[in-house]
Amino acid sequence: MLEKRTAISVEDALKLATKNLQTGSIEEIELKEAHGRVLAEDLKADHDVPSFDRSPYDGFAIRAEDTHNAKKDNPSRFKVVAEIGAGSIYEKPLNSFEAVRIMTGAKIPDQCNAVVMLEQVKESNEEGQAFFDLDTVIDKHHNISFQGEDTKKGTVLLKKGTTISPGVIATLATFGYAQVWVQKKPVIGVIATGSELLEVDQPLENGKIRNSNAYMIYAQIQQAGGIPFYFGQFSDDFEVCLENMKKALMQVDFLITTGGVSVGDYDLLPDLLKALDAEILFNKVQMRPGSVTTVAEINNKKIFALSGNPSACFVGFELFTKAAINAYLGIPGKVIQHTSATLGVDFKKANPFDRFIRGEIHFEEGQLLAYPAGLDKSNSVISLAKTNALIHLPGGTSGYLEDDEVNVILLKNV
Ligand SMILES: Nc1nc2c(c(=O)[nH]1)N[C@H]1C(S)=C(S)[C@@H](COP(=O)(O)OP(=O)(O)OC[C@H]3O[C@@H](n4cnc5c(N)ncnc54)[C@H](O)[C@@H]3O)O[C@H]1N2
Ligand code: MOO
Ligand SMILES: [Mg+2]
Repeated sequence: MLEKRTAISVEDALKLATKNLQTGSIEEIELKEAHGRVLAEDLKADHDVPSFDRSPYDGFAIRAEDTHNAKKDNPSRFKVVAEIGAGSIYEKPLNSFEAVRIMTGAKIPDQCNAVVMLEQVKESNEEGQAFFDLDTVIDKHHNISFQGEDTKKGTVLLKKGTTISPGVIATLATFGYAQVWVQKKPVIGVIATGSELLEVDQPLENGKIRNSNAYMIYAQIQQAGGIPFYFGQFSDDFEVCLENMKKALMQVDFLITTGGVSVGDYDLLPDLLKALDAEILFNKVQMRPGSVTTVAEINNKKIFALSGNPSACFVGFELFTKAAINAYLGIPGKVIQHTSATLGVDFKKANPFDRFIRGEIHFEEGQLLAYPAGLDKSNSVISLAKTNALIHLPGGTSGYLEDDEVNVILLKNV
């Protein structure tokens, strides 16, 4: 007799897949290696940026009050007493109608309060002494990048849980972080099951297929910020699978299996999970594909028993494993990132369950359009190559038409 499974909503399944998940441990790494990692501490500015008033232009630092009588027909004449490039400073006194030739990024001398661009003045030289004439009035604070205008000391700039982008790296470098504390990546085991599976480098045999899921999952783990650990593919042999799952569970933070989760004679995962004494959090979800996705827990470790069907396996990972990885990494906010797009074609199938169509989204004349990426079956694999989003059509609808607004799930953290 088949055990009856209760299909739960995607929302409830998501809650269970991330239930009790604590953020993992942290490690200190080189800044150069930090791109894509997740910040493990808040970053507070310990100084102003910039930390001194500086010139945004190549020009002359002056005292604005010296220009108050400057006119087209009666320019003010300045004597150039020094020249400073970025990184140099001028600390000597400065008299009226004296100026410092200053380059972009150099600190404004203390007695100066404005900068005129090189293009604004008429330069001259008398017996080796540089002068310039200025025929316009310059206001105090003209052309000055003020200390603290970018950020003030004490401001919390980046929150723990921020994904480190090139811009975050620039900010960290600005504050002297040669090393940075980040969340450790979860180690995620991958096991493929199925007597029909050939290794990728084996020639095709009648009735058999190459194992594509293990490599797909491997890449999905990398994309989601985990470290994949491949334990291999195993035929539908209970003892072999059990031993390998036990071995894997000792070495990983999460374990993913693919195949054997449905009700067939060789679908061993339900019994394997029972033999492991794992608690089944759910084994049926109101969604297509991936309705048979099963998530279990043992000793606080989650096992994602994903479908063998490639598209179902892909979707199961992107919805549930990805959410668990985000929780482990402490990435805040919505576990699933989505936006709306315009459906590019009719999709008339009625949907008792939520559908997650492997979608291809792109902009056409400023409008985000969503198309099915190819054959939309649970067992299709090639459509995954074009997939860059999942088009989410909620259950209980009678289908969608071209130009309808639909919800699309983005497949990368932004
Ligand atoms: N009587 C029923 N049959 C099925 C049901 C059901 O409710 N009642 N559910 C269907 C649904 S929905 C799905 S999805 C699949 C789930 O299958 P399993 O998770 O049990 O996976 P397998 O039976 O092992 O394989 C299914 C399919 O996928 C291919 N496969 C398996 N592993 C890989 C791999 N690593 N790389 C590529 N392809 C793989 C396998 O050859 C099969 O074709 O069950 C339905 N059946
Ligand atoms: O779980 Mo299956 O993929 O719904 O078709
Ligand atoms: Mg099966």
